Amino acid sequence: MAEEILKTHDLSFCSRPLLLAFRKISYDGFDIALAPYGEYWREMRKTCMLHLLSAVREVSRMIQKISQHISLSETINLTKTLTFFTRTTICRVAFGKRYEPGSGESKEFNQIIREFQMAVDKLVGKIDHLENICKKWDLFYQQLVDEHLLPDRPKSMDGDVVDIMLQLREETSMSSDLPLDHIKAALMDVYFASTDTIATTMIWAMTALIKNPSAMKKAQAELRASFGKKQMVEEEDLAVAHMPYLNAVIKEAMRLYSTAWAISKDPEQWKNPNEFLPERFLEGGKCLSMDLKGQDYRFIPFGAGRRICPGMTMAMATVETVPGNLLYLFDWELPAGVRKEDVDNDILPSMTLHEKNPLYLLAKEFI
Ligand code: HEM
Repeated sequence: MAEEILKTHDLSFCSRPLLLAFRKISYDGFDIALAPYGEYWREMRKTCMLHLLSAVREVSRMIQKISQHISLSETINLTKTLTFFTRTTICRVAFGKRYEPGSGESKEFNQIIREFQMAVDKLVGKIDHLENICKKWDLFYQQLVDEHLLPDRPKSMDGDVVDIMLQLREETSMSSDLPLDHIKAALMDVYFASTDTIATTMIWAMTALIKNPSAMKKAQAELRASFGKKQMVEEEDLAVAHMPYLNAVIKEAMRLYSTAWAISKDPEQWKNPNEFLPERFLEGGKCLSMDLKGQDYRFIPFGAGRRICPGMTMAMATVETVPGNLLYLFDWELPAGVRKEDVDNDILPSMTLHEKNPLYLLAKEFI
């Protein structure tokens, strides 16, 4: 069935219905995810994604923060840590700013994100409520654009996604003109399609590992045997080194907690589909080449066909490098009195598979 829709009849299914809420947040379908299949969609998708290749600059800050928690013997809210990491990273790459915690700017930003997620995930509120939220986002993006146009803007804005799109608008090198609203619509996708998807993938991977200590030990042994003593593992290190077990752990977490729920849990395709078994992706010491690129319809966490996720490369680099570092640098355990059976897999009803309860863990420096 997935193959019928995503391959054989892909052309008939490759535009998404523009429901009222989606029409409002996408500036009438001028973003990427809701733009009808065609030239405009193709250009926008290419432009935004070209500049989102690497996003792992924030890893060392996160490692420092974890070390601080360790020195204070504090339990770590890993859900919060990984969500903060992802949001900060995407804001830096897309908007050229970190939204420093505690700043007025960051509080306002968090507030509009919360309101937006409530409206979209829980479908609460009426049209005027939705319009009010969209107005706040519009103002937020307008300020961001204005800041990018200032002659003395911060260096961090050079080459971010807003900057690139504004340059394109100047040069009008896109085949269609690029009104500001279309830039704002694309920014909406860049932020919302990437942050929670990446954060939740990493959180679920760590949840699965803490519940399966032998798998965690295997992943740690693989990383530590390969890299010896380093301050951190870089994205490039992982690209060059052979890390089949880590790779299988991430794929298995993506299978188990995928939005393509029915497909990735189909008992006719997967033995013991509800169990976390990274070994199912291994064969002869290598990670199976099931490549997540939509060729194998049993496993499509990024979708398939023309509308397959364009952020896949950046997402995979991040979801391997960040947990890779967490496992390489630290040993993880549950807080006193919590058993692995107590860590739940409950999911909140929303567009992304958010866990219902945050994951709290204790860490010890390994190196
Ligand atoms: C682990 C992280 C991620 C997962 C699991 C994920 C998953 C998906 C899925 C399932 C789709 C729908 C594909 C389809 O309809 O066949 C999608 C679309 C999309 N994703 Fe991702 N995604 C992730 C990260 C990202 C990132 C980092 C970006 C970059 C900004 C991104 C941007 C998008 C966009 C713009 C679309 C709409 C594409 C279109 O309609 O042409 N995603 N993603």
